[in-house]
Amino acid sequence: MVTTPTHPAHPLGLALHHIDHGYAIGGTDTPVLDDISLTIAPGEFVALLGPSGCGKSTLLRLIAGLEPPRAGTILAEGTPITGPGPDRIVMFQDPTLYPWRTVRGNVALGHDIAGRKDPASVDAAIELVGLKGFERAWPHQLSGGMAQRAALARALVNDPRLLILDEPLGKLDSLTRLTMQTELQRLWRDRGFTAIMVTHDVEEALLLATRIIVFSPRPARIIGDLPIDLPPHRHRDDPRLLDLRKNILTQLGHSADW
Ligand SMILES: Nc1ncnc2c1ncn2[C@@H]1O[C@H](COP(=O)(O)OP(=O)(O)OP(=O)(O)O)[C@@H](O)[C@H]1O
Repeated sequence: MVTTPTHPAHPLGLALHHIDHGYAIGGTDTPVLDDISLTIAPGEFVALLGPSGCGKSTLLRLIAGLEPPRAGTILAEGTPITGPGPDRIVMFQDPTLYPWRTVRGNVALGHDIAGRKDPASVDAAIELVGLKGFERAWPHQLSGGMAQRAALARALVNDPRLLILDEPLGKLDSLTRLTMQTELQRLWRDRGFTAIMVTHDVEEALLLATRIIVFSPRPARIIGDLPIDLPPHRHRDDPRLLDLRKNILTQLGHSADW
């Protein structure tokens, strides 16, 4: 039986008020985010969809506190985000495991940095993502999906209140991706964190999210905000999902005729 590593965290709610951001690229000021206002309730699973380069990852970095917005405020439970925090954990497309640490060493990283001794929760997180038996494996001995599972365990063992996912399944083959989608949804339900995920895959967003935000081309503005009011274990061929898919693709300027 799989045990939950530690107590489920209280999911974090967010409020973004009039966020503007941009960069100087080649000497030219390039606006990237244009007046983004968004409230995310604790426990939501929000997917961000938009054209390549519109500013989705930039928005995630601001929420993670990796850089401040040029204008506007981001509040986590009413408190401005001024930097990274242990309650907000980012998972990237690349699992970025340390090659000199075993699976166990990688998963325990956050604990080691914090001086926390809690081997049982490290073991439980490894079991939770289906890597029991691979604790002593090195990153180069893992498949892409296993490495991403290890990164997921590393995130979960730190009890995130908000999991920030930047195309976490983007590099996986389609079958592994399907398995990981199911795992991610199960973990989100069981652990009760808030999730914000950038994905390029409309179907993935429809299968996992409780809400989908659609962005315009850069500078990103919110052009769609769709609640996905369907229970988990959704079926790809559910006519309600197909309608939503068509709607989203139209908003993104694509034909949905296939
Ligand atoms: N650190 C940076 N310095 C300068 N420009 C940046 C930086 N990070 C992002 N940009 C620019 O900001 C814009 C938005 O990039 P971002 O990565 O947020 O887009 P995205 O929507 O996540 O793209 P994709 O879907 O292709 O991953 C791009 O024009 C990019 O060149």
